Amino acid sequence: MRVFVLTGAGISAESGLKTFRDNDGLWENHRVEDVATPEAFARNPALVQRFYNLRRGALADVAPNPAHVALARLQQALTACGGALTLVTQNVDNLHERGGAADVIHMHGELARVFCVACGFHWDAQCDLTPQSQCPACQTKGGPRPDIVWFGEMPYHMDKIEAALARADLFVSIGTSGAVYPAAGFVQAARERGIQTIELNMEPSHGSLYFDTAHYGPAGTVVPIWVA
Ligand SMILES: CC(C)NC(=O)[C@H](Cc1c[nH]c2ccccc12)NC(=O)[C@H](CCCC/N=C(/NCCC(=O)O)S[C@H]1O[C@H](COP(=O)(O)OP(=O)(O)OC[C@H]2O[C@@H](n3cnc4c(N)ncnc43)[C@H](O)[C@@H]2O)[C@@H](O)[C@H]1O)NC(=O)OCc1ccccc1
Repeated sequence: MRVFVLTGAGISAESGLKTFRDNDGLWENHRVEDVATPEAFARNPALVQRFYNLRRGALADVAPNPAHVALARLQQALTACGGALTLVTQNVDNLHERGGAADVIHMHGELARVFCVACGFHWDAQCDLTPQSQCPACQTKGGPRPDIVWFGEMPYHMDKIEAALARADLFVSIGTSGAVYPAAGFVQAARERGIQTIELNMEPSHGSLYFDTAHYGPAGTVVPIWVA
């Protein structure tokens, strides 16, 4: 059995990380275009760096929840019997890995990573970034930026994702509103391939009509039950 799992901010909500669209969500006190676009970074790098420094810092105060752990357990079980679980996340946190998952595909990047816009060098974030930060490889001041896919930018690993979607026997979407593309289009692609589609979410998502089955409720409860 080859399972394709797509996750969103909802799977990390019970760990204490804000989602995007829920009230008092991440975008509440920041307009997306003010903090998550290349134009915003060019216009006001200090604001954008501060937004991601805050979120990167918050990772130390949170832990994986039973939904992250259950997915990792299912991945190990499927791998052990010759199957596979491809875990694609829109999340930029590291809770899937800390929950025990392997080869997590971060299609929108990772808070823990940084790259230089001048030389393209990539490295693990050691400290907060400011517009004065220098690239450790080319010394360019202001070169370092969060390794995050912003709106209007091409998501990462699309070839790997499309290949896994093409081989999957089951498509499962967990904790996502289905509001952002191309991720929101994966369920349609799965349906077109005639594979079964399941939604695990607090409420019906924008793409809920594309799902054969749905279980609604908090991921920390619904996912372990579904895995069991
Ligand atoms: C707003 C939207 C309409 N705009 C887009 O989709 C745009 C434009 C676009 C492209 N194609 C289109 C087609 C139609 C319309 C628009 C477009 N897309 C892009 O710009 C993408 C790039 C988008 C990526 C942007 N970066 C992010 N994140 C990183 C930043 C950061 O994190 O700061 S997106 C970001 O927002 C999205 C948030 O969605 P969710 O994760 O679902 O979170 P949300 O809060 O919305 O929902 C939470 C859900 O959980 C549920 N929930 C809450 N608590 C729980 C709980 N406890 N348990 C279970 N469920 C729970 C809730 O009920 C809810 O349903 C995620 O993707 C997240 O990563 N890039 C691109 O298209 O490039 C060009 C391209 C494409 C292909 C080839 C060449 C070029």
